[in-house]
Order: sequence, then C-alpha cells, then structure tokens
Amino acid sequence: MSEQQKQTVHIGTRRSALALRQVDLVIAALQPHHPNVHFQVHALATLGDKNQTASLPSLGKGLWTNELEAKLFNNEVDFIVHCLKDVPTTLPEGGKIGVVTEREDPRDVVVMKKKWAEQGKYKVLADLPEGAIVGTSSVRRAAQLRRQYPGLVFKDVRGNIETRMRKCDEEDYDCIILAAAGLLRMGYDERIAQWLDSTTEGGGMLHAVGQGALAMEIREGDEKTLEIIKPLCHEKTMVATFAERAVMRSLEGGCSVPIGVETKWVEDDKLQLKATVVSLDGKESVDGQSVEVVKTTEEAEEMGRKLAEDLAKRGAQKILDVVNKGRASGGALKVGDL
Ligand SMILES: NCc1[nH]cc(CCC(=O)O)c1CC(=O)O
Repeated sequence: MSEQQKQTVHIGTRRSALALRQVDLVIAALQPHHPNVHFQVHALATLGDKNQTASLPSLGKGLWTNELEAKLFNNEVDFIVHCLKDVPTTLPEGGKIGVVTEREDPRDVVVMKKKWAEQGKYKVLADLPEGAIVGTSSVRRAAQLRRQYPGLVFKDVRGNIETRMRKCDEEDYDCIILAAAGLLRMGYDERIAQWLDSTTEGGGMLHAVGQGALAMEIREGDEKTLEIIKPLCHEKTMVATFAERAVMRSLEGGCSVPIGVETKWVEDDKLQLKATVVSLDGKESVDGQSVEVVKTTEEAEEMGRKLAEDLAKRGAQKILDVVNKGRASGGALKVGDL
C-alpha cells in the first residue's frame, strides 16, 4: 500500500517529556497491529503545564485533561493518551476510557539529592536528620510519610520530572517523592533510592489511584478507534484501576482528596483492594481492605464503592470534611498532586 493510502489516526497528548515518551511507547506497541495506519501526534500544553505556581486544586479538576478533551470532541484527535492518575474519576459527557494499558510499577519512590546519594550520606528516609526537607506537592504522600517520620519537613515542589529532580539537586530539598513509573519510563532508574509500598519497612504508604497505568480516552461510541487501540488493553489492569477509581469517586464528592490505594490479584480473578484516607497532619487515618472475585469493570466499581462506604462510615468522611472545609475557606490547606 502506498503512503497516500495510509489511514491517519490522530493522537492527543501533553507535551512533557514523559507524556511524549508514553505516546512513543503506545505507537510502538500499536504499529505492528496496524501496519497501514499512520499515527500522528498532537502535543499541547494543558493548564497544569502552563501554570507552574498556583496550587493545583485552585486550578480545578481536569487541569491535565480539559484542553485535550476539547480536541477529542471537535474531532481534531481520535484518542488521547493520559496518565490514568491525572484523569478525573468522572469523565466529561461524551468521553470514555477506551482501554487501559498494562501497569508499570505503581509504587512511589524516594529520589535523594544527588550530593547525598553520591556521598552515601543518606540512603533512605530513615537516615535523614530532624528538619530535613522532603519535596512533594501531594498531600497523600506528605500525610502518609508524616505519620512515620514526624521530624521531616514537607515542602511543595512543582514541575515535570526533570524540573523536580533539578530542584532536588540544586535547591534546599534533601529528597523528593515521585512515582516510580515516570522515572522508569524515562530511564532514570538509578535515581530511585527507596521504594515505598505498603509492606516494605520504612515505606508503608499506598500509591495514588491509577498510578503507573496509561489510559486512552476516546469519544463515546467511536467503535472504529476502539477497535484500533484494543490490542493494548490489559484487562487485569483495567479492572483493578476501575476499582481504585470507584473508591475515589465515592469519597471525593467533587474534590480531589488524599486517598492511597493498592490493588493486587491474589488469585486469577480475586482482587485485593486496600485503601487509606489520611488527615493532612498525618495523625489520623482510616484504612480498609477487601478481597473479592471480580470479572468485569462494573463488578470492580461496585467493590470500590462498597469499600469507600465502609471507610466513610468508619471515620474517613470526617477527615475529608476537614480537608474540604479548609480548602473552601481558602486556608493554607492544599491538596496538590495526587
Ligand atoms: N501529575 C504528575 C504525574 N502524573 C503521572 C505521574 C507518574 C506516572 C504515572 O503514574 O503513570 C506523574 C508524576 C509523579 O507523580 O511523579
């Protein structure tokens, strides 16, 4: 088939280095399934990229997605590649998550200041002295770590991965917390100093809803595009992350909230779902978990909703009311990154 006969499929993405790398990975995986399709990338800056100073909640929901969805709905692009973590739990009318790709490692990690890593001075969070500065704009991360390390100081750090690492190395941060997935996709594996999952000693925290997975958003009813991207769908990741998103959707009531989750397939179709809701100072938390057989995204959402209800009854709602009240009054409380 000649070049002219090639069908062109248009893909929307943010234009950060990580976002572009992710689209490259998606195209590389799709191309063999569709040798006659030309994938054209449309990269643009979203509100969250453009505004690097405002607190993220003040920018509202969909700060990483709205501009891309506008292009999806006016047919400039056929699908969008998102970090699932950045996709609001309720999609705009007419948008749909078509597929979710196989998850990269969903854990959070510590990146130490280069100087400390090179000198071997501080290797893990427990090595840091009282008053050491940890960079993160995520209340979920800060609140969970404060619980275990009351002596550490948490400070906002915004920007893409490279910017955050540069700030960590050059400014007054001793370390920063990032998602492993972004670092691994960009080849910064060697900067990972410590893994923070629920079971490692000194780690003990749950990751963000959807972290480490990519979602492709399509126009509802666009079966043609769905057919094209379907080879990348990873059913187990999709079902697990839909359960995670349902926990969040049920608890947030319109605002993003500090919730950590962890999902694990314990048997072929049995999903273990853990969740935690933490107060901003890290002093209170409500944790829960359930294990259920789930076969469809609908069953996964039902499982997530039930766990959220259970958490809310056991005190999570009280914690969230305080978070939301602080935010509504424009107080110092900030819930930044997820
Ligand atoms: N909002 C930033 C963002 N969105 C997704 C990721 C990580 C990659 C992923 O979860 O797929 C990151 C960076 C980070 O949290 O360190």
